[in-house]
Amino acid sequence: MPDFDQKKAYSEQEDVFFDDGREIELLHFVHSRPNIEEIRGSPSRVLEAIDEYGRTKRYLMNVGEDKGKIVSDLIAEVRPETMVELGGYIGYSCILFGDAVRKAGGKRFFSLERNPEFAAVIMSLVDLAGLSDVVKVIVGPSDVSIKRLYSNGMLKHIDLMFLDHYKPAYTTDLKLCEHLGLITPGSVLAADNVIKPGNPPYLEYVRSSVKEKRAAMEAAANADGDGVDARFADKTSKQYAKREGEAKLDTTVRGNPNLVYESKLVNSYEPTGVPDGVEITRCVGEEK
Ligand SMILES: C[S@@+](CC[C@H](N)C(=O)[O-])C[C@H]1O[C@@H](n2cnc3c(N)ncnc32)[C@H](O)[C@@H]1O
Repeated sequence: MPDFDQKKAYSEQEDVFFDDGREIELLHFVHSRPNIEEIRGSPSRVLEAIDEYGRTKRYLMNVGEDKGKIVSDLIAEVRPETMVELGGYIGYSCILFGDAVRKAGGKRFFSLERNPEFAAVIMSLVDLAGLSDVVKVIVGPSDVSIKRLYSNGMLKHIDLMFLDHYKPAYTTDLKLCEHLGLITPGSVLAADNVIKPGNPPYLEYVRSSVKEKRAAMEAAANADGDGVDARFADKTSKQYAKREGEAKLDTTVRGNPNLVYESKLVNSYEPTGVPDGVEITRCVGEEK
């Protein structure tokens, strides 16, 4: 892994690091750039302007350039017709990956974002970048949006999925997609933040054999509670509690333990330079 280039480091992550007005401030920042007319219609220039804000103003919880390249390279290899991201924030990954999907000949990039204010920022920056033909922003909790997109026929299969939302929901949302038949052999998953803050339940799931997943499913059959694995620190499991209330995950969706995954960690860096990693998981078969 190449060293992190400190010149491009974002400002440090504060105790309160989102949902404090900075997302709207970012829009004003981007639109007041002297080269706004060159930014218009250019995904890479919109990303440059967002990065400039993150470096010179305040931290933004974006995937960033280094981890972003891992997923952009994956898009060029997989050439997904349909890609879904869970958690869009202000649209950095959406613009980077939506552009890559379009360049790879893909048709649709769905960005699922729960917070309506953030979703409005994504839509505004996606429009500025000229990506509205490929990108569709869906406002609401990911599980509700996945079910609706499936039942109204807008989402029939997921070729590539980027997981970057509420950390305890990575596993429950993946199981929901498996259950609906959206993830099948050939589907690929890229999960952010598996080192910082980490996601032990998700890594355990995608790295398990079919036999282990079947056994775990039987053992969990009668589990109740809020569905939030105790291995998550409060800081992570309560990250959105102020705005959204306490999380309650649906653990009754059992997924499809018969899917065979091959999974590996790719080490990289947060945009601040803090080490992190992306877990790349390929669905390579299904055992009957
Ligand atoms: C780390 S940020 C996403 C960053 C973005 N992917 C990027 O790299 O530019 C996480 C986002 O997930 C959203 N989120 C959290 N829980 C969610 C849920 N259940 N459904 C949809 N979005 C959710 C948050 O509002 C936040 O904007």
